[in-house]
Amino acid sequence: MKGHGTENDFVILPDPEGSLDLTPAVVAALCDRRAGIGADGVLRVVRAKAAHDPTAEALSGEAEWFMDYRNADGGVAEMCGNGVRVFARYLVDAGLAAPGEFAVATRGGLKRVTLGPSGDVSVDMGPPVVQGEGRATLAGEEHTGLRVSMGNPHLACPVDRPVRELDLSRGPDFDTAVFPEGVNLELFRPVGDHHVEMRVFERGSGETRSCGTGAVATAVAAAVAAAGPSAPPGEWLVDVPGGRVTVVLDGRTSHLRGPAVLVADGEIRASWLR
Ligand SMILES: N[C@@H](CCC[C@H](N)C(=O)O)C(=O)O
Repeated sequence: MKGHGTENDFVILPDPEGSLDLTPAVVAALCDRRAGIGADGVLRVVRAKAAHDPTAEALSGEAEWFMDYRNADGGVAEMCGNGVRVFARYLVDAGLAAPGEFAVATRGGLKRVTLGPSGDVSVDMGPPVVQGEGRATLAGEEHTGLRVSMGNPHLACPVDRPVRELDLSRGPDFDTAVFPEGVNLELFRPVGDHHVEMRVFERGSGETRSCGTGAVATAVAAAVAAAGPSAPPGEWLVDVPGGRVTVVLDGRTSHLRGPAVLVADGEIRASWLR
């Protein structure tokens, strides 16, 4: 199955009983946009108790399903905000979960999703963790911004020109002592009241057309840039190359809302996989 959330796209692999051997090489081959299916990442849909993952095991009492998320380069990541929304849409579409509210286990902890039989999907992303200032260099330009953990690491930096003018063809340079696990870099510019535009270079996937965890990190950085560290709660619109997501910061947790679309069903040929 192929799906996307604001054009952040995923290969969805149903593996309820945890029988797939999903090596980094297989993930990278599936995500290859010329020789494979093509995607920013893979979502393996596996029962939490069958996932062979200690976090999934620990959460299996509260969530039936574990989102085993992999980046396009085959590496694992703790969380994917668009991925978990597409994952939830798949579960409901496949009759594996009922519309309404339910929990999904992820490496970044339990995430509660809310969705109807069709339409947008919302997820409680948990409290963003602000970790102070950080910097990275992209295309010869130094960017300073806020380090935010959404389970996965982010650096969200304001820029003073339209984001379409930025060069994200290559990844950022950064201090590996500050970002030992790597970093997702978001560059954003305010375009209205509680409204920003953003582009992202994702760890393990390169530039993508949207990033849910990055949108929340960006909303946090934009709120802090506008009103200081004790910025009031609010709702932010985040425009990305693939569309628009909404982020709600309520002072306790964060919510991400936006489209989650299933595009195609299909089968992977065993001969190709070999
Ligand atoms: N696109 C995702 C984030 C995916 C993980 C990221 N590349 C990482 O390595 O942390 C999102 O929507 O949040």
